[in-house]
Amino acid sequence: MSVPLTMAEEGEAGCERESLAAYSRGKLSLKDFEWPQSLRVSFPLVYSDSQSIPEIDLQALLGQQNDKQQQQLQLLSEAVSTCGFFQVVNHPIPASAIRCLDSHARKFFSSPLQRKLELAKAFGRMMTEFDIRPGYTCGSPLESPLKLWYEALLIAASDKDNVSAVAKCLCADEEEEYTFKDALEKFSFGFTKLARDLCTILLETLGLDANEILEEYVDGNEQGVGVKLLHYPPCPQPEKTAGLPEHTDICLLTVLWQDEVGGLQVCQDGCWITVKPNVDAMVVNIGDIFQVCSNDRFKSGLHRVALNKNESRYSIASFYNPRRDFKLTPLPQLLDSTNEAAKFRSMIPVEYRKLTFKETFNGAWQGVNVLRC
Ligand SMILES: O=C(O)CCC(=O)C(=O)O
Ligand SMILES: [Fe+2]
Repeated sequence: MSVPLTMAEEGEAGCERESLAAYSRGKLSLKDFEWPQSLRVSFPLVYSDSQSIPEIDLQALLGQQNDKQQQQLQLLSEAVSTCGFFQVVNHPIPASAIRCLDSHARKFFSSPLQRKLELAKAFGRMMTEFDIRPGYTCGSPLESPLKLWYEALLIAASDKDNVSAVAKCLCADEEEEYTFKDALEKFSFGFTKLARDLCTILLETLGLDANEILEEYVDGNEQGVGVKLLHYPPCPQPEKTAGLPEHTDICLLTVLWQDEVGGLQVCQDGCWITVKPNVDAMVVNIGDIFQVCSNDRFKSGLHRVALNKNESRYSIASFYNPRRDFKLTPLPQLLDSTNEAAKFRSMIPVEYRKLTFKETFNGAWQGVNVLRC
């Protein structure tokens, strides 16, 4: 789940169960990881250019008003009002920062479980308005019938104590720690710029004063930047299970980098399509908060992660969120300017998360539908 605002963030409970760890110790069998037929992925995964998420050139989108800019805006508007997913090229996250985080993730996830569990204990402050704890997790939330075949490390990138603890655990010496922290900072900076620029454009398409809204609800959310490193180990029976079940992310926007292995699937017009990996692009999706704020104009992207038999898959996800004092509700500025009735009832984010998170892990994702009037 997303800092977790996606599903993977249910770290605390996950670590008690340690699904994958329990499997490697022989306490769980492959049978325990089998999912109901309705949630399984069909193989082989097919990449099709005609059936894919659109690619947006950020520089063209932010550039001068001309045909190319209009074309990008058109692509973006269509993507956010249908499947809620698109890829961005020419983005501001430096490739060197991604490479550095990716190589440290690979090293960390291949280290002994005991070492990884050092980062499982709660440390650092809670993050975001959902009170997510940063740390290592390798399991499903308690009581969840679905066992998840993945592990993750969530870093609270703006919390110095958290970043230091992670750097100490992941790096061999002070010089390496410095390089790692620098990459994390550059990644977070580029991510925040990308997410804020996209939110600005999207709010403007609704005819709203984007700066006013972002200043009122989002800017200064320094606790909100979470960087989640994910690892999906090879799975002997990928057709009977998956890494993450279908879900939407509880955030404004998710920005994701996936390695060349692939496995992210997006629901488009009721069909699952596999996102073709492009290490130079960031995959972006609308989250539940944006769907509610936009009074259903933007669609939170439904997605899941397929596994494979032979290779580990790595990804890095970041979730863009409003500040802690935010209340989940259609934007009053939008309702006023359009005279529309609210399509969703309001809720405190932490309550919303409690309500939807458990259902998702039960294999019964409902997302924003729980709030529909
Ligand atoms: O690893 C991925 O591709 C997706 C991760 C994800 O959906 C999440 O953390 O919410
Ligand atoms: Fe997700």
